[in-house]
Amino acid sequence: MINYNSLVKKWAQSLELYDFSEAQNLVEWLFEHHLGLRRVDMMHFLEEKDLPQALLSDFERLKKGEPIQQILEKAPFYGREFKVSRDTLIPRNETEELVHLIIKENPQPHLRILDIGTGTGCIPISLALEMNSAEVYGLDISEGALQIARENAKEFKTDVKFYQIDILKEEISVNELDILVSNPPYIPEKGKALMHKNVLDFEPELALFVPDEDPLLFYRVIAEKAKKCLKKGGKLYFEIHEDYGQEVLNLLKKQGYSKIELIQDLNDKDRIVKGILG
Ligand SMILES: C[S@@+](CC[C@H](N)C(=O)[O-])C[C@H]1O[C@@H](n2cnc3c(N)ncnc32)[C@H](O)[C@@H]1O
Repeated sequence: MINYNSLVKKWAQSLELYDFSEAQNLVEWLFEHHLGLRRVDMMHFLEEKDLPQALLSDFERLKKGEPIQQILEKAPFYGREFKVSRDTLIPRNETEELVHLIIKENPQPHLRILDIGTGTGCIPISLALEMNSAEVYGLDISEGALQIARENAKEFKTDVKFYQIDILKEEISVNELDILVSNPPYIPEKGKALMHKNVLDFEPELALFVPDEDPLLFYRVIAEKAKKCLKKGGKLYFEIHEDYGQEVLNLLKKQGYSKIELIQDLNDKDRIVKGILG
């Protein structure tokens, strides 16, 4: 017999890809998922040989660097658990900050909102649930991602409507929008060298990378197309790569947007650019 606390420490030591405190969190997350154990159960005693096979095989996947959210097929976002898959980006904390800003700044009822590059649908679904009777749409190029987004919308009983569109090639079919939001792919290919194995091997390239020679590709195309589908006075909100804040800001200026702002995330990195049409 071994107490839960010691077992967590023992397993965490063998997760070599993570620092020890992160490894402990991941192991606790697995135990909570499979056995319902929490930190307060640290003195609970377990027999290692009786642990369920599913827990052991999930732990093996964790050791190989697979993100825990993909092992458990769910990720927390803005107070809810969203289904994720190998076709979707795992929602990030920075994107929760973007959602929070939009909710805070737009208390009016019945706003029409579109999210471009929706992935799990975490942005439009959270906005639909948190805002005042908003009419919300999401689009993505990936059918696999859209399937997960639709499952999430059903799970949370929202009627967010999703479309499959390649934003680089097709026109946006929703118009008269009050808000257009996007967290598009924004990591230049050269950034791959610096990225953690568990992102590179397990998250879709389609969600992450842009060509080195054109890192602002999505921002330029979306800002241009947004002019046709935003109402006058409509708002554009972008999540951005921390190295490109000033450049995205200049791009919106050049495209004629007004009241443009660059906003930092909780880690003080440039993370959001917003502007108003007209
Ligand atoms: C950085 S992920 C963001 C996912 C989600 N909105 C989030 O914040 O967690 C970018 C998304 O853009 C989608 N995407 C990539 N290229 C696209 C394109 N040409 N047209 C539409 N969506 C695209 C990807 O499939 C991916 O879901």
